[in-house]
Amino acid sequence: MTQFEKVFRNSALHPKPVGLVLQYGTAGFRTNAKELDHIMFRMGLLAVLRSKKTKATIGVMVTASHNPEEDNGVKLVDPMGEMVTPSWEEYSMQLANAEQDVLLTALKDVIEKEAISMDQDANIFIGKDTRPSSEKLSQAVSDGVMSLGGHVHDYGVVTTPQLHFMVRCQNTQGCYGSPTMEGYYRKLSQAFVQLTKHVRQSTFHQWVHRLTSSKHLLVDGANGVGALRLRDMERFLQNQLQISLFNDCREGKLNFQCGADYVKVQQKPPQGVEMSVGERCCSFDGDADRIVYYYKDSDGCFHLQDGDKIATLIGTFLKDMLTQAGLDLQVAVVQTAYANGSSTRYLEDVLKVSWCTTGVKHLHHAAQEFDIGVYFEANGHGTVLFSNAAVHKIEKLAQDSSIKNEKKRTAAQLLHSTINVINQAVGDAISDMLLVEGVLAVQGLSVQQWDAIYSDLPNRQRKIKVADRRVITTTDAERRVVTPPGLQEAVDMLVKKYPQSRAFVRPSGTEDIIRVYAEADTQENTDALAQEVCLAVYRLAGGVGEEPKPLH
Ligand SMILES: CC(=O)N[C@H]1[C@@H](OP(=O)(O)O)O[C@H](CO)[C@@H](O)[C@@H]1O
Ligand SMILES: [Mg+2]
Repeated sequence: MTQFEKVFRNSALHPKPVGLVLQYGTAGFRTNAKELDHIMFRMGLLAVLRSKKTKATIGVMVTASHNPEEDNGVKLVDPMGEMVTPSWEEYSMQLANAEQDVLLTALKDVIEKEAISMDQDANIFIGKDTRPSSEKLSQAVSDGVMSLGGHVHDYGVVTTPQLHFMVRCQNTQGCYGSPTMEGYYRKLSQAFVQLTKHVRQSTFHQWVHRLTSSKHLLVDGANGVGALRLRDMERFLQNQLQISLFNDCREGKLNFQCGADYVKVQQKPPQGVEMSVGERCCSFDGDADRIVYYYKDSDGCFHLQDGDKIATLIGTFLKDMLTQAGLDLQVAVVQTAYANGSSTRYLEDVLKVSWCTTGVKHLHHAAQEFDIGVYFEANGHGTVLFSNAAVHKIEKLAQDSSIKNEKKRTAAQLLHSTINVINQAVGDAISDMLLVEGVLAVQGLSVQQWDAIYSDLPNRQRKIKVADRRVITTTDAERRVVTPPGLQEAVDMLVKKYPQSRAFVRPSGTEDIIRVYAEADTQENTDALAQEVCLAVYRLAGGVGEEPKPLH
């Protein structure tokens, strides 16, 4: 039987419902798990082609992140552990949406367009989250891979960033780390222990009290894979961090009233976490590629430390360490329009701030432009990228035993440990958590002191339904509207009415809606501005249904 006959025969075991059309969105295919069996099989096929084309190992992750438990999804991971290149998103849609009888034609079309040599070997790493549907769906991916002659390494239940890490390790011949679970835990935890050891050596007397009290962290695992894998990692951390894990999959439903998305959107603590006043807490999302921090003050007020606060903490730390080490490397923080205006104002005074459109793949790409690029979405998805030249300079300095200046030597070693604690392939809740914990410990900062670096401006996000969201087009990293005519002028007029205000409008890339964002000096003004902008969108961009009403 030829390879294509095998694909044809096996694809019948994963039939596509006639007429079903799905999009490869910002985060891959994502919908109710019942609609995904054929998509999984076909993504297995596409992963084989991508592997043959790049002559490298490719990853396939089965997850729907923060979506409800009944959903699922799939995304492909490119050789360096990054999201698959956009031109292949097109191919994935061609394959996913081809009716059964033309699947082989669609497959051969990709092979021809990309001039793929079918003699080349193909290696695919597969991972999945804890959803009940993930087991069967990841099996469908394997079936697709093997039907086209590819080799599968199934990592089982892993976080999304762990799979990205494995792919990057495998394709860099071990330079980045070892492509095993133990390799992941060892690399990150050793770097974390190194980071925090410096605290003990350099500032022991000053911080000993704070350290003993600040080693404790409450983690909300969203009842997802992050909780399971964090448990596995604990024994590698040598008691440098004491974790109390909640929503750890023992009871509770995945992402239900818990997890990073719930905490960020609701601006309140997750269910199931027992927080005391001033205790540091964080929440992962369902596949552990996002993290937010928070605490409760003595008045019982909830304080959220989102992606902007994390980026600020890390960006300013790196900048300080580079100055102390005497290294001339540029640190930039990449933000989207959703970054709180206070964070931008604060950061612009200390380092370079760059803007890009919503979506991690855009941020990742933009951050690659700098020696050190810190990127975070406000919702907690982000990481830090170091250019090869920056890694080389830092490593050289950290290993230079002739440096007599202790401050300089320590700064170089801290920077070196920082590089290793970070998962540069993709935003990673576990790695970001260790980084934040390390930076707080090194700087001797409590969660309240970190929070006080700047105060967030009150902000509001709203959603508006319109007949066709494509009528709104934007420019300047989505901060200004181009069409429909008159809308930007209307927003400009409204913004002038309120102090310290800002507002923008953009079509969502993941939902069939327009998003409105507003911020101003008070929550009352913010809500009034958001309401007026919603009305302008409704009137000028073809709103459907009832006119938007004030929230309160
Ligand atoms: C305002 C907001 O949170 N937007 C989210 C959301 O994108 P939209 O294009 O706004 O729907 O989903 C993306 C994928 O998960 C995420 O990267 C992004 O931050
Ligand atoms: Mg996620």
